[in-house]
Amino acid sequence: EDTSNGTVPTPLTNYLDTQYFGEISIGSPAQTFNVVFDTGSANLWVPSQSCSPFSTACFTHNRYDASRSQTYVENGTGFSIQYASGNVRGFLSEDVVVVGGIPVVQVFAEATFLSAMPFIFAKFDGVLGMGYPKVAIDGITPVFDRIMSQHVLKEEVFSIYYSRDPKHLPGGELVLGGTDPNYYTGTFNYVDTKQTGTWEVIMKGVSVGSEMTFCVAGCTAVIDTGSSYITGPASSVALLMKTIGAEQDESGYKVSCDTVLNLPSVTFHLGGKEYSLTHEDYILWQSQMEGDVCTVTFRGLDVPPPTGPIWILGANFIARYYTEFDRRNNRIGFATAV
Ligand SMILES: COCCCC[C@@](O)(c1ccccc1-c1ccccc1)[C@@H]1CCCN(C(=O)[C@H]2C[C@@H](N)[C@@H](O)C2)C1
Repeated sequence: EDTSNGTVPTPLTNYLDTQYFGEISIGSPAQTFNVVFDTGSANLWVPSQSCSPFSTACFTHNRYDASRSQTYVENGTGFSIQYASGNVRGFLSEDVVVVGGIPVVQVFAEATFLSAMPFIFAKFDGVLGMGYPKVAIDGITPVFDRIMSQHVLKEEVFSIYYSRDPKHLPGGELVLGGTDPNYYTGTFNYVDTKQTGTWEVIMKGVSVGSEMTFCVAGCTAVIDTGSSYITGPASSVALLMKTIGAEQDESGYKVSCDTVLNLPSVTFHLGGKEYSLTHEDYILWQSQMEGDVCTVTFRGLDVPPPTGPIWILGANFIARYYTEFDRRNNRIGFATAV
């Protein structure tokens, strides 16, 4: 259904509470792709028809075929993007991209190489960066900026809902131009971005139980729809995990499932409000052959200066707090998700 502001909500798929993605189309006739809508980056890339069969991760996903699109415009400039883990290489092309029912002529990257790690585990095809132009590689105008310049949106904002239960449908929702009251209660509390050009805010502290323990002098937090977990400086997260009795193994932090119900809340102080996560929000409880495994969805990650040290609030935070990204006022709004 087309809402009054010219866009339709994009339903998202929730894969194991760790990967959230939705469908876009590129080209005429439409070629559809599943992409992560990622506020931590600002470029669009999808696997290319001309990707090397040796790049398994590329070969096992939907691939864009320029030769089948009547609206394809050649560019050919090289492209490469590096993530916390994993990298993508390819070349630029231009075609009509449709997001939330809105068509834009977009420069994007056709990926000819995807690193096996982690992309062989990706249930989606590509990434659509929802970050500011400032962080866009090759100075390419991001998709949302192209949409804003069409003046079809009621408000220059976009909102993200991530469900907390993979069995719950839809697994999430992206709204361009507004918010969806079906997925939050109460009012929004807003935090200004730390500087125009990134979805970063100043965080006033992180506390566990009653005592304030981390980021006591204030620190930077990025609200990142493209991250599965919450990450913080490795030393702080290590101490936080020790406080809740979590042990680290090769795949992250674990707690024994019979202690989960007594785990304390972890609270993030943003914009004068406290945003608490309970064990329901930060424990991934998986029943496996050898018994139940309870993973803590926090990771230590030391981001080098000038960007870091930084906390990354990802999907597990957004699943609890419905998030509105406001480009008009350079601020982020949080409301309690339903
Ligand atoms: C909510 O849904 C999240 C999607 C999963 C993200 C992710 O978990 C993932 C898992 C499996 C396969 C591929 C990818 C993945 C990899 C790169 C881009 C997008 C998705 C990423 C794993 C590596 C660290 N990480 C980021 O750096 C992310 C940080 C973010 N800003 C991006 O730019 C890269 C998150």
